[in-house]
Amino acid sequence: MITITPVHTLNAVVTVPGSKSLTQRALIAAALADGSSRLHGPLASEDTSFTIQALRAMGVSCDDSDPVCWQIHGNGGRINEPDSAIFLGNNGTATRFLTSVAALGHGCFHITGNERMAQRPILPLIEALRGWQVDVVSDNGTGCPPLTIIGRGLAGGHTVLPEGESSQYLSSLLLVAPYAAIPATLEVRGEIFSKPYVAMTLAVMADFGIRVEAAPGFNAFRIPQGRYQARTYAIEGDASGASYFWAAAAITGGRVTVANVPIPSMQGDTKLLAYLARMGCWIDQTDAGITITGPEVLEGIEVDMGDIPDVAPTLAVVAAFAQGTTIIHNIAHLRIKECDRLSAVVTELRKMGAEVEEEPARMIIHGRQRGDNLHGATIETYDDHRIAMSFAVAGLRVPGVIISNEQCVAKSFPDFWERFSRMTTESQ
Ligand SMILES: O=C(O)C1=C[C@@H](OP(=O)(O)O)[C@@H](O)[C@H](O)C1
Ligand SMILES: C=C(OP(=O)(O)O)C(=O)O
Repeated sequence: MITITPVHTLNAVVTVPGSKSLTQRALIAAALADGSSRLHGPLASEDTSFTIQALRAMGVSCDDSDPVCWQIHGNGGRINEPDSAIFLGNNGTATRFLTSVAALGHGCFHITGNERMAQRPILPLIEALRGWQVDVVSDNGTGCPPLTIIGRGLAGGHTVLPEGESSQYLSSLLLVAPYAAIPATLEVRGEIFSKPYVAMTLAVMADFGIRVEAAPGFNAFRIPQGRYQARTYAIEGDASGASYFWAAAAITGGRVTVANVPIPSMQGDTKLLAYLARMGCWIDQTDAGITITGPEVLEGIEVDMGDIPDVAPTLAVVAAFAQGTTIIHNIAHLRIKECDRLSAVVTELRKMGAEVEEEPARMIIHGRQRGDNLHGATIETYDDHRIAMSFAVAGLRVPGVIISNEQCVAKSFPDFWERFSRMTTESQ
C-alpha cells in the first residue's frame, strides 16, 4: 500500500520509460528480421520481459543486459518449438502477437497466461488464423487462452478477421503476414477499436522494411511477402505512462514537462493532450518537451475514447476535478483489459465520493471544481497498473488516497512511484 501526499503545486520535468506498444512491436519485427537489430530506449517491464522470454524460447537471441540498448539477433522468420509452455502473465499484446508468431514455426506451441488473461478473448484472431490454414485452438473452448498452436508455417492467401473488441488481433495478423507462403490479404469485419495501434503496427512494419497496402478505414489489407530488415531503432517515451504526469498538472493547476514523448508521435494516446486542452489546460511544445499547465478551473467535456482506451481511466480521474459533466463514449472494450476497467474506475471514483454513472459502453462523471466533493479512500487496484497510476493522480489533491497493491505498476512502468514522487519533491 502506498499513501499519496497531496501537493500545493507542481513544477517539474519528468521522463517516462519507452513505449510498451512500440517496444513489443519492435521486438517482434527484430526477432523475425534477418540480422541483428538494436533497440534504443526500450521499456524494461514485466510485460516486455515476458515477450523477451517467449522469443528466447522460440530460438531468438535477445540481449537486454544494457537497459538503454537491446540487441536482438533475428532468425529471418525461423521459429523453434519451445521446450515448455510459453507463459505471458496478463500481457494481452504479447498473447495476441505471439500466437501468430508461433504459427510461423513448426511444432507444438502452448501459450498460457494468468487467471485474468484466461478471461480475455482471442477467438476472432483464432478464426482469422484458421483462414491462413493455422491449426490453433483455445484449450478449454472458451475462446480465451490458454491456446495450443500446431505450427506448420503460414499458408497465406485470403482471410477474414471477424468483429472483435481488440485491435491486437489485427496487429498480430499484420506483423506475421509477410512470412506467409503466398501473399496474404485480410478483410476486417465490423468496427475497429483502438485504431491508432493498427497505424502504429503499419508504421513499425514500414520502419523495418515492409510496406502494407491498407484500405482507408483499415477494413482491408494487402501484405506483400518479405522479411524485416534488421536496423537500429529508437523508441519513443510511453504516452500512456506520460498521461499520469499530464493529468497531475491538469488537476493541481501546476506545470509538468514530459521530456521524451514527441509530438507528432506514433502513439495515439498523445491525443489525450488535445482533450486536456479542451478541458482548459495549456499545452506548449519546447526543446525541453511537451509542457502542460493546469488551469484555475477545469471544464467537463464529451469525448469518444474508442481509439485510446488506455488513457480513459486517466481522463475519468481528471474529470472528477472538472466543473460540469464529462461523458466518455465508446469504451466497452475497457471491460476486457487487465480488469473490467470501466466498472473499476466507476467503483473507485464513487468510493472517493464522486458522482459517476456506468453504462455498458460509457462513463458519465459529474465533476466538481477542484474535486471539492472528494475524500480519501483506499483504492482497490484489481491488479491493474492503470487503475493504480490514475488514482495516484487523484491523491495529489485529495488527502488520504491510499493505493493498494501498488506493485502492479510493474506491468508497464516499474519505477513509476520513484518518478511520481520525484515530480512532487522537485516541485517544492
Ligand atoms: O497493440 C497494442 O500495443 C495495444 C492495443 C490496445 O489494446 P486493444 O486493441 O485491445 O484495445 C491497448 O489497450 C494495449 O495497451 C496496447
Ligand atoms: C491493456 C493493456 O495492455 P495489454 O492489452 O497488452 O495487456 C494496457 O497496458 O493498458
